[in-house]
This record gives sequence, structure tokens and C-alpha cells, in this order.
Amino acid sequence: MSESTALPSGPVAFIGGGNMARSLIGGLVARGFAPAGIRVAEPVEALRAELQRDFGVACFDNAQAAAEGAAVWLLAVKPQVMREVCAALAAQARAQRPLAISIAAGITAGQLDRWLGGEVAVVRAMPNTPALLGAGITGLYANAAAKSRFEQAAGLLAAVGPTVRIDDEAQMDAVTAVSGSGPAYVFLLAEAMQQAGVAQGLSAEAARTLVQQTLFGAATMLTRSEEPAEVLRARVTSPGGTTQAAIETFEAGGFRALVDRAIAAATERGRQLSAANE
Ligand SMILES: NC(=O)C1=CN([C@@H]2O[C@H](COP(=O)(O)OP(=O)(O)OC[C@H]3O[C@@H](n4cnc5c(N)ncnc54)[C@H](OP(=O)(O)O)[C@@H]3O)[C@@H](O)[C@H]2O)C=CC1
Ligand SMILES: O=C(O)[C@@H]1CCC=N1
Repeated sequence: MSESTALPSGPVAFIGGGNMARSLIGGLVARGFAPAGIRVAEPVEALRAELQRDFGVACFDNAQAAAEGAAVWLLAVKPQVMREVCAALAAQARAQRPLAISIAAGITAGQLDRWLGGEVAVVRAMPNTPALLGAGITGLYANAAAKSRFEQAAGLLAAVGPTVRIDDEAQMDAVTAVSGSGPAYVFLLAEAMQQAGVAQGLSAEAARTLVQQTLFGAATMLTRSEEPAEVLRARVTSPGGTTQAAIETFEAGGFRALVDRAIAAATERGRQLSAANE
């Protein structure tokens, strides 16, 4: 895991100003990246207005205008529109020779290189939404043309959390399934715990506060402790106590197998997104 904070010196163009771009931009600006160095292409006027208002970044209604003059392009559109977005930028890619960082699930470096016209420095990055709070984690893979510019990409993403270098591109789908999508699994657990607490008689407000702080405390222990999750779990689980009753119920219900199937489904969906958008 790396924590480099060397940021690119020139402008960075975000192509797509949706949920994940907003988390990255917010995290970068909060950590001292000059808003004047961020240009965003986003077709939705309301999103452009919010990004301008909240972060002071320059927004454009088309990709070419935002990409103009930027040495780093951060492609943050959905996988399903990536091909047409790249095609619209191919002439500029030949002229500008940017570092193209894609955060799209599934779409491969080979596809991006081809769609952008060839011989393009491509880094695939898989961040997650806690980037907004500087608490993200990003997996990074660089194609051969981007090897010498890898630190530039790593520096940018490291501003919003640690980075993990991935050498085998095929593993990026597993990174996406574990940490890219991962925050949603934790939010699902939070929803379920809150509902269950209410079912046991707690007020909605009390259940929410108890769950929020429990997940925060447990995540803090996981990241600060030398001990693995199973040891931390064992310390909560008194023999014959309440935790054991719950854990046995989880195990009997196939909790681990269910998580395994869910992560496998997300990994497979990444592969499908690549094939379906070829
Ligand atoms: N959300 C997450 O937690 C994560 C997402 N990702 C990846 O990030 C990418 C974006 O996801 P997310 O932010 O959730 O999606 P969003 O739909 O919120 O954001 C994408 C934005 O791009 C806009 N857009 C569409 N076409 C263009 C274009 N030609 N030029 C510029 N912008 C365009 C969309 O507008 P419109 O709605 O009008 O189409 C939309 O506002 C995806 O590829 C996803 O796989 C990666 C890690 C985590
Ligand atoms: O759900 C998705 O496809 C994207 C990629 C990772 C998180 N969100």
C-alpha cells in the first residue's frame, strides 16, 4: 500500500461529473489541490452548477472543451458510454498525448487505448466513494505506455486515500468487486442492522446512532490494530454469550458463502461490462 502525495502539476480534466467524480474532486480540493487546476465535462447542468458552487472548479458541457490543455484526463463516465466518449477525444489524444486515467468498471486498458486512437498512456484506477473524506482506497493498473507516468496517477489518487498497485490487469475486476463496490455492502449491512434494531424495539434514531458508531468503531479497530479481523471478532464473542448467538445464526444461514457469491457476481459483472461494450 502506498501513500504518495505527489500531485500532477498541470490541469486535470474530469470527463464525467457524477457521483464518483464528485467524491474525487471533493477529496482533492479538501486536500489542497487547487480548484483552478480541475476542469470537468458534465452534460447535466444541475451537476455542473453544484460542482462549481461546492468546489470552485471550471465546468464544461462537453468533453473536448474540458480536456483541452489538460495533461491528465480522468475518465469518469459509465462503462456503457466510455467508447463514444473516447472516440470523441481521440483526435485530441493524438495531439495532446495525455495520461488517461479511467475509473470505469470492467473497461480494459486495451479497449481504452484502441478507442483513444492507440499508443496512449492508460492507467485503470478503481477508487471508492469514501475518497470524498480522504478515506478512499484505489487499485491502480498501468499499461506499458503509462509505466513512466504511473507515479503521476498514483499521486493524484493518493490524495484521497492509499493506493494499491495491481500488476495483473485481470485482477482489477476483483478490486472493483471488493473495494470499488465495497462501501455499498457496508451501507447495506447498516440498513439491515438498523431495521433489525427497530424490530427489537429501538427508536429509528437510536438504532441509527448505535449502528453508525459501531461500524465506525469497528472499522477504526480494523485499520489501527495489528490483529486480523478474526481475532478482533473473537474478543467480542464471549462463550455462550449474545455475540455467539448471532454469529452462529449468520454461519447457519450461509453468510460466508453468500458474501463469496456476491463478490464473484460483482467480479463477473466487471468482465461482462468489458465484453458488452466492445
Ligand atoms: N459510484 C462509485 O462508487 C464508483 C464508480 N466507479 C466508476 O465511475 C464511473 C462513473 O460512475 P458514477 O460516478 O457512479 O456514475 P454517474 O452516472 O453518477 O456519473 C457519470 C456522469 O457522466 C456523465 N456523462 C455521460 N456522458 C458524458 C460525456 N459524453 N461527457 C461527459 N460526461 C458524461 C453522466 O451524465 P448522464 O447522467 O446525463 O449520462 C453522469 O453525470 C463508472 O464508470 C463507474 O464504473 C468506480 C468506482 C466507484
Ligand atoms: O457499481 C458499479 O458498477 C460501480 C463500480 C464500483 C462501484 N460502483
